[in-house]
Amino acid sequence: MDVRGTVADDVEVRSVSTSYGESDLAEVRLVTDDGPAGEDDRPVEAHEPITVTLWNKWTESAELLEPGMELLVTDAEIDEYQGETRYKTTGDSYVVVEPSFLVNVTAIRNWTECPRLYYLNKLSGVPLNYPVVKGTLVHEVFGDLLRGRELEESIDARVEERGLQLGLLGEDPESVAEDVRQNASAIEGWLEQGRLTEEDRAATAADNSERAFSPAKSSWRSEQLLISETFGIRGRADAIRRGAPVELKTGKNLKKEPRFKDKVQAACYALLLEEHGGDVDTGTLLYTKNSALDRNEETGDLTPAKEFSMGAGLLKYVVRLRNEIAAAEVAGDVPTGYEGNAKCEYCFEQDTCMVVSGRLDQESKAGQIGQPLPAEEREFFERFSHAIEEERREVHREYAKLWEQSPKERADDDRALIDLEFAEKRPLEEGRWELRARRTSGANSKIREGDLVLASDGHPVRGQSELARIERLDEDEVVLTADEPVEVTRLDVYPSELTTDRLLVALHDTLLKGSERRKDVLFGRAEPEFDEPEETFIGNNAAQDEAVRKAVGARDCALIHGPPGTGKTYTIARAIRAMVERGERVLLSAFTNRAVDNALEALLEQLEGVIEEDRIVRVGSESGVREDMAPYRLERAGDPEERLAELENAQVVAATTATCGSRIMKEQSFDAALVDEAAQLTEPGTFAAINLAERFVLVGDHEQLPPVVRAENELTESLFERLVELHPEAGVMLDRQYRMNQRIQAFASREFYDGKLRPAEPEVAARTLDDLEGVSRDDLPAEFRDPVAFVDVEGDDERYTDSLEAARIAELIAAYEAAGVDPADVGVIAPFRAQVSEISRHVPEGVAVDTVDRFQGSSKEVIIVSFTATGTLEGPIFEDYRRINVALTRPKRALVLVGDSGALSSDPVYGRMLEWARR
Ligand SMILES: Nc1ncnc2c1ncn2[C@@H]1O[C@H](COP(=O)(O)OP(=O)(O)OP(=O)(O)O)[C@@H](O)[C@H]1O
Repeated sequence: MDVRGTVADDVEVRSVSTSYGESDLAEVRLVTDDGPAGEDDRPVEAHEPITVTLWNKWTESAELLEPGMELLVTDAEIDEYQGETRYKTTGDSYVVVEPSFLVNVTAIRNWTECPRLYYLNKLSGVPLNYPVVKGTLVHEVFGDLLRGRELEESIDARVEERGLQLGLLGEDPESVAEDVRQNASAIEGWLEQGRLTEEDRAATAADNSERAFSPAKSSWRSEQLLISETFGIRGRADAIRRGAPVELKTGKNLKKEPRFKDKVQAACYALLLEEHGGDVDTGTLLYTKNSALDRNEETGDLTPAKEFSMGAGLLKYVVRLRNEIAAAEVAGDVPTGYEGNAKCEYCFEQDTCMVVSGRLDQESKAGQIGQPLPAEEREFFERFSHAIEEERREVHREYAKLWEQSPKERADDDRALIDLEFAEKRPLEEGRWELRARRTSGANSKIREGDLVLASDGHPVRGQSELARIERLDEDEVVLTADEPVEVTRLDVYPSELTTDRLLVALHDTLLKGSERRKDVLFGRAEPEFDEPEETFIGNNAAQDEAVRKAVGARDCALIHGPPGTGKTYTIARAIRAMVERGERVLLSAFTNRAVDNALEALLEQLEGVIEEDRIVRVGSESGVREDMAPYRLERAGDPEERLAELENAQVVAATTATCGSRIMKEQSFDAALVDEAAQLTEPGTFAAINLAERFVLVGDHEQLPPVVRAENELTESLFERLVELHPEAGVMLDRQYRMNQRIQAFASREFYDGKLRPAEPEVAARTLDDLEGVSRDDLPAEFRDPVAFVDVEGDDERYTDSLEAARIAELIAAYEAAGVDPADVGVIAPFRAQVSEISRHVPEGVAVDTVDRFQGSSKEVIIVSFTATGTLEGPIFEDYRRINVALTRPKRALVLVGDSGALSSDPVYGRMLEWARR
């Protein structure tokens, strides 16, 4: 039986004499969800601690325990002791500390080498260097060979795909191909033992039809993402042959046995496979460089493939290692290197290790170099790295939901599309598959075209599951591409840690590699300085002109505060043009692809005739970049020199902040970085972009939505907001808006912008629906002729939906349509996704219905807000007044609020809103 609970007290390890001699044990008191279950399943009081005795080596894991940590003991045995029901480990047991913390297999491998190396890798990320790129190439070719692609074709295609990276590294494609070929010959020779044949595929399919996915039954498959809910481990195995893991290493190994750390890695995959029903007793390591060595010059065992047998002892050892990582992460410990036996003088990372220890004043086995950073910077680093780790744990919780939530709960949470009907699989040229499934319900979800998702035949962890990319997502069909032909019936959001990883690296780079002057400004030790440009940049808007002057003249930074519709995008574009005219190289960035493309569109207009089109480059994935900006997208594949020249020749580069943290962008440098939507970015998220430039300009509105993060900590305040407070003199507020009728704007201006926001022109102030072709306000019911109206609906008492409001909104839209308004000009904003779905069912096609978060940055002629609140005020729209600011500032010509006046008037801000709307 499995025992799982929260550690109640401190744990002590002691030795006792048994019939086998001296043994160690630790008695752990655990609070479980259901208390100590008796043999006859008597109902027992919940939350009473039970005692589990961990024997022998498991006491090493017991020593890591702190009260409050989660513990899982598998295959425990009941141990009656003086009338008390207790539990103890058996020979088959595993003890897992914090099982919901998912440790990566590569992390466990690094940790075996040296726990501090694991920490350093997290801080500084994987740099762009040739061995890493070559390693990736060899792995890709391996996967291709397994899927039956021709060797030469695979090498050519894969080398070509990495054109830009190779260009940045100054590598010649011919010699890279040769290098990969040498490594691949080891794979080829060995693969002759069994390629992934049609029979294998048929066997896999047969397994699936029995709905008992068992890799053990099929003889081969390529790279697979594996997640263990029991052991808290996750990783991608390079290949699985007859149910056993195969790992590829691009290095050499002349010994008979695989390296220990490689065995550890293979053992991790074995555990993962066992959880999926396999029974794994061997592992294979393939050292591809062995086949490139000359037999005359090298002595030793040159065979590339080394098989080893995997005993229970190794598997348990691996779980104990994993426990060390999970416990250290939960406790927030920084490894010193003394935990392991590695010798620092042999370590490639010794210098980095010493510098990090020196700068952050950390204890380290390698020693320290250099002066510690000022205390406030170290404190900042610590606070933010903890915050980022908290965010990571939230991502891990997302993983846990893959198995904790039922399919229905996942779908209701918008995290999955269930009830798909598998339709078709079609092999693609490069050995991948195109999969199609029909959608049987028009459900909503967070899943979008271009996303990576977990595509499964029923369960994302327990069933057959593949990482797949959404190529197309229509109302009635979804088209995916994946490495293996899963008969997909369900899609789940894939919780990626990539963003979190990059935040940590950006934080590290800012503090340890950033210029002193930059840090002086960020920490308020120096005031930002400005030059005063002579010219007038924008003649008809003084605040915008001032903003451009600040941006162009900034020696350190400028902050442009842009309330809704005040021409932020226009101002950014004008500022970049001025910089380009001065011969500067500029980075344009924002949190979302959508914002980057919007700003780029405005910029293209400004730059017409100023620079050649090919000096403007958009960096991003094919699915991320808007279609009309695709001509500017930098292709990564192709001739290295050409690709590199395209990037280096670019005077303006546009990319999301996440992409700014990529290895390619990190090689670039700019005179200035302009970041739009900066109030929606975390501090480290902003660093990723501004680290690439000498000076920076942040543009945003901290009265609109804050950064999107999962954890509640310092990440929720943007750098923009902090700097606006710290250096008010570096900021300018744009105060003339080009969007809303004056009546609509009045409340937001008073409530959120100290009454400073005003219409830019009389035409804006006076705009009404009458200006639209074919529309007459006289055809509307009298109460909707004013640009702002309130509709009192008592509501139906449901928590996340309100069918009465939805029905009333449908009537309203019909009335607007009857007055000549095009449904495409109407938007409906609701606080909950459930209400968004409810409303969507009632209104005609073309009306945009969504949550506030998805409406930020856009506008409509008519906006209807559904408050979905009866009696009390609860839920996201009400938690944060910034959300209501966004909702109320989306319309140009008409705004209708629909809600329960009783509930709304219980809050002072909403009360004032009601007064304004009912005037
Ligand atoms: N100085 C100006 N003169 C004339 N029109 C302007 C000026 N500044 C902005 N506009 C116009 O006002 C509209 C809104 O501008 P823009 O899209 O730049 O606003 P924004 O602040 O980025 O909006 P949002 O708040 O939605 O992000 C655009 O149509 C733009 O062309």
